[in-house]
Amino acid sequence: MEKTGADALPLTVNSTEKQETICIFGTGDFGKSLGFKMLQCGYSVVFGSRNPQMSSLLPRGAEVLNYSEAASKSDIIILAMHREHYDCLTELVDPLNGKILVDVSNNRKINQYPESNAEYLAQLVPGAHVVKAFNTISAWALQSGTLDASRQVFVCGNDSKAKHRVMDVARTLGLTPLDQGSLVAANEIENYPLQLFPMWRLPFYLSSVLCVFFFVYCVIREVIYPYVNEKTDTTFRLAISIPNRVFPITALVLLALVYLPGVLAAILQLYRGTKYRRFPNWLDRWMLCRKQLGLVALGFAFLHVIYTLVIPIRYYVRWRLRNGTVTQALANRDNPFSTSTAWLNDSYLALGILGFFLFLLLGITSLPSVSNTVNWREFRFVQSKLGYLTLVLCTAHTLMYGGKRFLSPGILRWSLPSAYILALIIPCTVLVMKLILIMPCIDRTLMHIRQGWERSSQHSKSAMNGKSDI
Ligand SMILES: Cc1cc2nc3c(=O)[nH]c(=O)nc-3n(C[C@H](O)[C@H](O)[C@H](O)COP(=O)(O)OP(=O)(O)OC[C@H]3O[C@@H](n4cnc5c(N)ncnc54)[C@H](O)[C@@H]3O)c2cc1C
Ligand SMILES: NC(=O)C1=CN([C@@H]2O[C@H](COP(=O)(O)OP(=O)(O)OC[C@H]3O[C@@H](n4cnc5c(N)ncnc54)[C@H](OP(=O)(O)O)[C@@H]3O)[C@@H](O)[C@H]2O)C=CC1
Ligand code: HEM
Ligand SMILES: [Fe+3]
Repeated sequence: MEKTGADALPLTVNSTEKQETICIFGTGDFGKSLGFKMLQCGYSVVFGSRNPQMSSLLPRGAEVLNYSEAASKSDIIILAMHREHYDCLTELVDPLNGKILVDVSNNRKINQYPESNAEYLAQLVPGAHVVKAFNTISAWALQSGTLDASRQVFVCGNDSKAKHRVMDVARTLGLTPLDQGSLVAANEIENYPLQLFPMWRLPFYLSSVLCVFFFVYCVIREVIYPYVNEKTDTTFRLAISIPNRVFPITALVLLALVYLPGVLAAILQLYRGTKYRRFPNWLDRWMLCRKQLGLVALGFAFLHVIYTLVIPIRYYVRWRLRNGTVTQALANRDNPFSTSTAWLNDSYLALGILGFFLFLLLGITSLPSVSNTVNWREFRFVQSKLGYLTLVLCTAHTLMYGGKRFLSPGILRWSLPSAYILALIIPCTVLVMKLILIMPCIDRTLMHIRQGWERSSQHSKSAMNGKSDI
């Protein structure tokens, strides 16, 4: 970071315009990065520091003064220091009077203090206009310029003029300010960067649970069972064979779980006869993380494809092939070509390949650069219609893979069926429910409901109550 800081050069500024001066208190990582970016964008920067002489490696072109001198140079003062050190500002109440104080701080834990840092600052320096901003931008992102994912700056404050000046600064830095209202919102803004992938949490837990369950299930069936019954060691299956069951099964179940909430929502709307009532919280949350669920599923499908690619070069597979041929030759047995088996085999592979292709297409259209180029109808078409087609193809791939063995009793081990049979339960249920929902009579009612029609006035009354409950 220091390297880039030393290289910093203000870009050419329109010389007829007077440069606006911004003051930054604190010469730590964030202060330096922000100062560097501001100089680049044409501002004059004055740093306020406890030890102006000691401060080194600051961006070239910036001035360093003590706190009160620095404060006198600008109306806008950005506090690039931790909340724990805000108490030193109490000595500066006079120089800070009437200034815009920008609080950029984050905490280490959610709700670490009873009040938000910005509100605490407003209490410490009552004469200043406190604005919360920039806390979601990292020092690293400011310097490296890779801000694509985190351009948004949440801004809040009680003084609207002050807030708008800070929003203008954010815009000049190439960021996207989002007005979040008064300082009361600061608490939420401060908690935001502390949440670790909130939308990814449910998909992550779900996929972990599915992987662990199916892994243990397959180990029981394919490693422990042969050991107990035939004393054979099949532990080598732990490396490829079993993962290549667990990963596609997880992908298939997760894909079905992407489309299950839509079906449940439709059933709920049909049952209630109105769309004007909120879904239960768990369904709402589930619907909101479908994208993440789908992308995790795609990841597992990818793993399955890679594992499948190595099947022909596996020692075990080549050994079985060679051994089968030799045994057959020694026994002088014939192994006639079975057209039906060839069909079954090629079909399940073709279905898998097509399913994977559509799966990828769903993933590609969810990239912002792609989804921005299609309108919402096109996007819904791909996500909903092609999404169901993906589920159909992947489910058919698995059903065909089971093929003739599907329901033969020989497949049971300790009464446990093959893992893929369990994996098919949720996808088949979703597809059957969807099939019922798209029957013309039901589909028509659902369409009406979604266009705002309600089954009875009693329902609309309860709907109003439902809404006022929220
Ligand atoms: C690889 C991959 C990537 C994905 N990427 C994305 C993504 O980028 N973005 C994304 O959103 N999803 C994404 N998904 C998830 C999924 O494809 C979408 O959520 C998809 O739209 C779900 O289709 P659906 O038909 O089940 O749901 P929807 O078409 O959303 O319908 C579900 C329910 O919503 C309600 N509803 C729909 N329309 C209305 C209406 N007009 N009025 C009232 N209620 C209505 C109904 O209750 C309906 O039953 C992805 C999935 C995968 C596998
Ligand atoms: N680093 C990041 O990516 C981000 C940081 N932030 C927030 O920005 C603020 C600053 O973070 P960061 O720059 O990383 O922190 P640093 O620890 O690197 O810098 C903090 C600075 O605060 C000043 N300071 C004032 N009083 C004291 C004191 N009593 N003891 C120690 N330092 C003091 C110091 O400057 P001096 O020596 O000049 O007085 C010091 O350099 C924090 O509130 C943080 O939450 C927000 C978003 C991202
Ligand atoms: C390029 C695409 C694909 C190819 C070539 C392919 C190939 C295969 C093969 C060879 C098997 C048998 C594995 C074995 O013998 O152990 C298999 C099984 C399976 N595949 Fe695929 N597949 C593809 C895509 C998919 C996709 C997209 C899904 C769904 C998300 C999927 C789900 C499954 C499932 C659930 C099984 C059964 C796992 C088991 O119990 O053994 N496949 N696939
Ligand atoms: Fe650094």
